[in-house]
Amino acid sequence: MEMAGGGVEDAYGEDRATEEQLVTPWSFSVASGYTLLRDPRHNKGLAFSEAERDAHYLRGLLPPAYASQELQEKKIMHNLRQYTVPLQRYIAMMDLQERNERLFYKLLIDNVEELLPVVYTPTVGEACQKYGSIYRRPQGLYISLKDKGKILEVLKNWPERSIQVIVVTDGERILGLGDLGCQGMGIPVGKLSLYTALGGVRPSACLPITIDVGTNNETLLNDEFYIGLKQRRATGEEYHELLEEFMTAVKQNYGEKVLIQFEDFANHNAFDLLAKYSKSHLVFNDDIQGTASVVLAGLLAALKVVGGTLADHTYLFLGAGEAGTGIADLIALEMSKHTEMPIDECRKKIWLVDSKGLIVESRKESLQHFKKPWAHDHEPLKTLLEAVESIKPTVLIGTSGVGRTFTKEVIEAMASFNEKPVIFSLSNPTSHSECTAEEAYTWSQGRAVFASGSPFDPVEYEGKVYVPGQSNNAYIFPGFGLGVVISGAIRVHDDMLLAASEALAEQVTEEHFGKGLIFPPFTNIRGISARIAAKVAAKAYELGLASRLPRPDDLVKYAESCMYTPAYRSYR
Ligand SMILES: O=C([O-])CC(=O)C(=O)O
Ligand SMILES: [Mg+2]
Repeated sequence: MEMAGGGVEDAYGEDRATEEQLVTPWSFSVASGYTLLRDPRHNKGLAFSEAERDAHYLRGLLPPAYASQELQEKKIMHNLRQYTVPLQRYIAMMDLQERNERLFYKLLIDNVEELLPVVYTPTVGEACQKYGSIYRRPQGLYISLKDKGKILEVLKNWPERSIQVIVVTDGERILGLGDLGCQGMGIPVGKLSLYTALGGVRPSACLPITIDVGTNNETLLNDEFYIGLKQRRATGEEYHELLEEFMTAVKQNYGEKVLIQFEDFANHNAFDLLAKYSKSHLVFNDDIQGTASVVLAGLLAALKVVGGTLADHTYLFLGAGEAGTGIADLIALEMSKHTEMPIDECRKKIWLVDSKGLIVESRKESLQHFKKPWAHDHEPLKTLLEAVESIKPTVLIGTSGVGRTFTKEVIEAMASFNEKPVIFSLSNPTSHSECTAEEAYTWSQGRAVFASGSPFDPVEYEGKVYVPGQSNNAYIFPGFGLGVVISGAIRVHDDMLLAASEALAEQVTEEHFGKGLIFPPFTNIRGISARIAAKVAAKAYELGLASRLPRPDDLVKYAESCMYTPAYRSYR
């Protein structure tokens, strides 16, 4: 939010003439001594110089040695590698974030391929399941049914005022793990750490939020360590009233230009919330739009390997929820832009299977609204295998949340009529992946163009090494969000998603294709994010949605110059 130049804007109500509004008496002071060492934002461990130790009352509070940030990084990486249990690594990383924020981000940025599976999928999934037991200190902001009528006050308890990105969940569909209630907090926390590490949004501008409306997870309701409300989920009016109060309070408190990312809501709320609030707020649903954008990028890149245009292919999805229909929509949109075929015609190239079988015309009446556009003319089919055999797709995409559903028969069928079958098994975490990388390559005799939502190690098959791509929205949302923030966009438009997809697909080089990769490695993700941000921002300007004026000439340079860097700062 813009600072109150001239004292006109007073979102916190501290300076206005009337006095009915309660204010939070925040005070800020310069940290020194013991307090400075315990302030994660400013702590530098043993990297305080002699002069800083003098000036900030640190003498004696630290051992005499000096250790540079690089040396600290080396030590912590060494320690982390000693842990064999992934959850121990997760806890160690969370402790580091609590203790020394810049070192945490330095580690994450410099070792992104190694640490992504720790702070993100798959380990973050396990962390959410056990969140109550491993809970040490609160992270993020909790808003529960108990706070009804007071959400604005709750927001004001958060110590930061200029928030640029909020990631919010209600915990009802955490990855493919289902309802984890309040313990879903691990997800917004993890997503926002990627906003900073991968997208360069400042940590202080990021706000993770969990809305606790109860949980229907019996295990958690009976768990003495559960951290949330022990009641069944509020639904209907009660749910929507709380969400409405939240959305209104966010806009009131942070203004129009805060990006609100919906994460891991259940299908029955996700589509409606997105449709409702995209008219009045800057909202983005990561599971619908972020996943769609990354998969479209993967497909655009895959076309260079398998040949043809988007419209030349036939797509079959297992799973018709947020990811499945979101991806299908974006493929159809891109197809229609490039062929001038009406969108309805484009949709006919895309088929979806849900838990009841192939989605067909005769089922239309009983389908949830987001599935209806995909009900095409076909005889009813019950299983995925039947659908594969009948539709003969060139591209098979799993978004069902259910593991091991791409069976040997399914993959072999794909490989029987495709020279290079495109197979994406996107469900998270790894245990819910529709198939493993090894299965995809082995069952297709090494011919599959494969990507997965959670990471798999390279696979050796008949003497050749295959490197699977990770088709995860983590490629998109950090750069997308950065583009939104730097352009001051006030709404998200589908064309901005297409711009992000195209920007990502452009980053895949001949060298990557040579290794069988259809996504660039994460090692270079900050450079990639800057390019995605630039294209997204350019689109926002083109659409008249950008408020940061004048438009910078070189948006890539501008995006890079805006990015947070984790190097320690010198203190006077
Ligand atoms: O978090 C991830 O890895 C991707 C994602 O959004 C999900 O699976 O819900
Ligand atoms: Mg998600």
